[in-house]
Amino acid sequence: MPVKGNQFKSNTFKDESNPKASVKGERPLKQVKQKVESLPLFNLKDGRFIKVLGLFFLVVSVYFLIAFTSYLFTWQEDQSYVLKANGGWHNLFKTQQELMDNGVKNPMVDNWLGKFGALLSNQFMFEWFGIASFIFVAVFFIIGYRLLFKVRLFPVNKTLAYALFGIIFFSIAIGFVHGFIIDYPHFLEGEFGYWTNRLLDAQIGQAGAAGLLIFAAVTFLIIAYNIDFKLPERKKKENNLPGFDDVADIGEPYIRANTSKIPGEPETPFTPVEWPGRGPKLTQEGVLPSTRFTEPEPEPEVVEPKGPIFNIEKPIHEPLVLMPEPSPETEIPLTVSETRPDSILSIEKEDVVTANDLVEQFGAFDPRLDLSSYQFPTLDLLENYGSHKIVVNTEELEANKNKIVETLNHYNIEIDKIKATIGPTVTLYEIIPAPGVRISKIKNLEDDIALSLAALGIRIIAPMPGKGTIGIEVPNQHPEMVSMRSVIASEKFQNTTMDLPIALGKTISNEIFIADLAKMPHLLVAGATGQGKSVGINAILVSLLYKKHPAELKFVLVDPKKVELTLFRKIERHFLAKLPDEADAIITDTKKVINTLNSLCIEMDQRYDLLKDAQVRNLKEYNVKFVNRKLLPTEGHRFLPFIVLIVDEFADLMMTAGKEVEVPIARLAQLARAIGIHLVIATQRPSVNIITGTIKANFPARIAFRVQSKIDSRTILDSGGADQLIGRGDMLLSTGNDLIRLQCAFVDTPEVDKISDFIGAQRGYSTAHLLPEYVGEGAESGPKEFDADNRDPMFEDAARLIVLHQQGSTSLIQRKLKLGYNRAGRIIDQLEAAGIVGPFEGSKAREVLIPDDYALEQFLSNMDDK
Ligand SMILES: Nc1ncnc2c1ncn2[C@@H]1O[C@H](COP(=O)(O)OP(=O)(O)OP(=O)(O)O)[C@@H](O)[C@H]1O
Repeated sequence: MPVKGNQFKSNTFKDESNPKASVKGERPLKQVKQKVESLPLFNLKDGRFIKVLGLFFLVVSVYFLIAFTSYLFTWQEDQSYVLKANGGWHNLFKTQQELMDNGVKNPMVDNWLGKFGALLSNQFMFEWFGIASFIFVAVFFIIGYRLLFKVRLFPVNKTLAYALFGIIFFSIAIGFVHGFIIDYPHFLEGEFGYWTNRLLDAQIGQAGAAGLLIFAAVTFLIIAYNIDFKLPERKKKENNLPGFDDVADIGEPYIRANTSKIPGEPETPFTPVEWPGRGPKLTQEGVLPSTRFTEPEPEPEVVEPKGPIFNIEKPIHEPLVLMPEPSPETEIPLTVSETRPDSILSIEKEDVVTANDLVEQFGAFDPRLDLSSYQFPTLDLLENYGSHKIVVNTEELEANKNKIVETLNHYNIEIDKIKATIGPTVTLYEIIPAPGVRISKIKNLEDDIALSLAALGIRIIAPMPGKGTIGIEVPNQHPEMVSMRSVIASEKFQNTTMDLPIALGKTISNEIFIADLAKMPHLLVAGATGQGKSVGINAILVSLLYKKHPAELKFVLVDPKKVELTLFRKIERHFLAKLPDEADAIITDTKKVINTLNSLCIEMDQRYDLLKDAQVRNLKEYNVKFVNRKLLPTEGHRFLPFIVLIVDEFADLMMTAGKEVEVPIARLAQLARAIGIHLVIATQRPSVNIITGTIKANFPARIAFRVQSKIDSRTILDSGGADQLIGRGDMLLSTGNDLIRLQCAFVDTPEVDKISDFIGAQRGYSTAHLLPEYVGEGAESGPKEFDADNRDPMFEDAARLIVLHQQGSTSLIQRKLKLGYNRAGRIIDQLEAAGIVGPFEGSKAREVLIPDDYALEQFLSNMDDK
């Protein structure tokens, strides 16, 4: 099933009005609402407007059809009414008496659609294009159908171009015939056809006009159908020309024709060779393959219409049943140099044409189409916490400022200026010290300032990065809660173009902070218990759920505590991924976590293979190519959703499984960024044996909620500060260079529950997204015995493929032989046991132990003999 229900539909006019926007909002929402909801009827991209327009076109097409058809029968009766001389369109609003006075013999029109129908048909058929006007009916119908049902009967551009040509051509052609037939109603060609013919007749005569019409018709056929004027019999005839041997063998014409000399004939009769079929393929050197391979079944790819381009780059050893050996004295080098560039050129063109044609025919691939009715969660599922007003009064600000100045003065530190920025939980006082004051001196006074302000959670940033100031963060007496709703509703979030936007909360200058997980590309979250870690994880999940369609994102949820992520169980068939034979999509068991992590590594390897095959560098480019149908499902390609692995309580896993968990996590963290697998790992215990050097090195983005000690803070962030936080979602985000203090957005469990319910109640996929199967080490250990009798029927094919490509990869077998991953995995194990490929080498393909086809054929026949 190459394009799964995506063949006939296109998403160009998909209703993009976002359900998220349909929420009655509070003040911060206003702007968003205005943007999304304003004038829905007249917003061109609004689905409803498009549908109404589609319906209108359909009605018009039916109206034209009835009016025109009626005109064919009633034109004579209505002639006096519609005639320009008798008033034409002005007659539409005239009374019968007025009409009679104007000379209209029959004031009652007979057209089935009344006066308007009669006038309209007369205009189109009599005054304009004659019966070619019926083409308008088809055009309006195609456009209307496309807009209303989103089904493309014909590409609109083509329809318009062909229709324009058809109307002009038929009108003139019918007018031309009119010249020979006297008794012929004028409306058949219309005024346009009639006058154009008169003009052509006067300028180039009837013969000229006929020639012009034929030329136009043939040009049209060439442009529309690319008809070929190559005479297929030509080659055969050439063989019979004097100078050719009349005893040409099968296959030999290619060679003989080349060596024969016909005066004035270019020596390239190689061109007529049928490349796109099952015919012989040139090997890389351009030499015809030898007769040695006599596989009855050609490989499927060979017959692909655009196949030959692959055949040039990767000669396939089994393309035909019987090919003659080229005779040694033929001038093959000449043939090759003339043939190959041509072939490559024409084939590349074909390749592009195929993708474009597919897009023309079926529209771009729409990954969302399977769940096209999916509704994004609405804003009203989220609660509105807090007042959104900052409640730091001037007295508090003034008092704090005075205390800071006082304390610093006490230590003989002079200040030039002080400035306050109020955030949701803390206020930042920026100080410009007098010249000559040492920064370290202020830094050392952290505790003293805290004491004098009688406040916890004071953090001193000296100097402020990028500013020539020193920052002192002082907690507000009445911290403001940042609700998830206010962040999600923000214009910044609604309009973001990030791949994986996560709304983390607000900065201390009260700005919404959104980060792109795809760029991070992984995130480590740490913090002592009760400081807001789970809320943080929920905020990440919720932001992604509000922005991504189930087709574009899958979560792998690991929850050793068994309680934190259970709420997401309901969205299993929409957003979760799991191992094929797993009952539960949320993984709580350590052993299963190990299998899942290894399975993700396999998925990663497969994705890298796919990327390599598609010659792209990352998931985004790959998906763009896939959507544009340049990568075909028949060749093993698929739309790749982002996968976000979330591990709540990583410490637990490290304690029980250690290296078994660390190794795949580190591998994924190192390699998975390009192929859209992103990790979010949370831990309560930020000790060095849990956040190891390897893990840390691969997680440049880290979030620290409040921790117990400076050491813990250093373990997470490589600097202090997290120990000075005030808890309840107060956090520091380190992105490698910067350290940003944020107030995490708050989302409560009932809200998460409602969101999961909202999504879970909608139609989902039949199962969770299935990850590749991973067979744990315990299951198959020890050297594998090879049992030649029990080998897979595709064993030999797979062996040939592997040897031909010199690449021992399961996914190569899977793609080329169109097998499931498990079977391909079994075959590769058998190939290993037989000694054709080496052992598993992690991310690298296995080593191929047999150098070429010849050695392989011998190896296989020896195996059969045994
Ligand atoms: N962003 C926030 N804004 C306001 N309050 C918060 C925020 N995050 C957490 N809190 C408060 O802190 C409490 C504990 O948060 P949370 O459950 O996320 O802690 P935790 O670090 O996950 O704890 P544990 O590790 O024990 O699960 C919440 O119930 C809530 O009252």
